[in-house]
Formats: sequence, C-alpha cells, structure tokens
Amino acid sequence: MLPDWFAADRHPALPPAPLFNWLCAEGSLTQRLTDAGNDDFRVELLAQEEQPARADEAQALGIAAGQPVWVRQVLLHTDGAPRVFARSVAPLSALGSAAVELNGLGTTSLGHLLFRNPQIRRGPIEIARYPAAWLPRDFAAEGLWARRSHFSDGDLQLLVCEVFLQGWPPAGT
Ligand SMILES: C=C(O[C@@H]1C=C(C(=O)O)C=C[C@H]1O)C(=O)O
Repeated sequence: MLPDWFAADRHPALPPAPLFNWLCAEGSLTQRLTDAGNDDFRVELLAQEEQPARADEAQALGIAAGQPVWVRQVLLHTDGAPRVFARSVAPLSALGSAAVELNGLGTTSLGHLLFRNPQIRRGPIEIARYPAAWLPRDFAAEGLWARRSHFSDGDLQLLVCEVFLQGWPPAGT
C-alpha cells in the first residue's frame, strides 16, 4: 500500500488538532521538538545510503521509480524517547553543492542545513497515513500520520518525509 498524499488542508479525514498543527507547522521540526523536550533532542542515524526510489518518492521527485537515490533515515528523539521517524530522499544528481555536507551530517540535524540557507526553499506540505511496513520494526503501527515536503535551491532536490510516532505530540503542545 502506497501513502495517499494530500495537500495538508485537503486530506479527507484530518487528524486531531494537536497532531494536525504539528503536521502543518512550517518551521524547523528540529527546533519544535527541541522546544518540546527536556534539552534532550537528538538525532539517531539509522541509515544513510543509496536505495531504489519508492514509487511515491519518484513521482514527487520527477524521476523513474526504482532509480537509485540518496536516502537518509533517522529517528528524532526528544522528551526521553524517539518521537519522529524521518526519511529524506534525493536524486544522486540533485545533491547540489550540499553533497559533501549532506554526506557528512552524521547525527547533526538535517534541519540545521536546510533552515540556515535562505537559498533553500520549501514546497507545500502534504500529509498521509504512513505504511507500517516502511517504519522501523520497533515503531511500526498502522495509521501513523506523516508529512512530506520538497526542499530545493535549484540544484538540490530533497524530499523530506517525517512520521509522527505513537503518542506524539502530547496534548497541549
Ligand atoms: C527538516 C528538518 O530536519 C529534521 C532532521 C532530519 C535529519 O537529521 O535527517 C530529518 C528530518 C527533519 O525532521 C527539520 O528540522 O525541520
């Protein structure tokens, strides 16, 4: 099953308000997770490698499904636990001048790179339920909500997908 991506305000079955607010928030998710934690935000790098582009990623990036792409998968921890799974994907030919920095990120948040460079523009946020099979086994659950958006500076073409794990956000954040 492929996620059915909709423009955030067009999804036929919107999630509860606090989650919808997080899904649509324009700023850095790193910053918002940091603010919501106990000074314990961290990035856990799960994988950074070439993989074949999934059909929905290929469609969003305008490339052929299965084409090798740069993939980075992380868990974002805050308030004592992993709260977001993120998968960022870029065509190998579209890493642009950020290639060295992207490949050297390690456990530094991708957000620091994306939000400090005014040349990098973010496209509209889309939301969908995320397939459990695409999540790390320990966090796999049906029906979790995800958002994705496209970051570009002309050369760089990066699709960032963020999945909110069970129980996040807490009420009132
Ligand atoms: C795009 C951002 O960067 C975050 C950090 C990521 C990473 O380090 O791989 C991936 C997705 C984002 O949630 C952000 O902070 O908004």
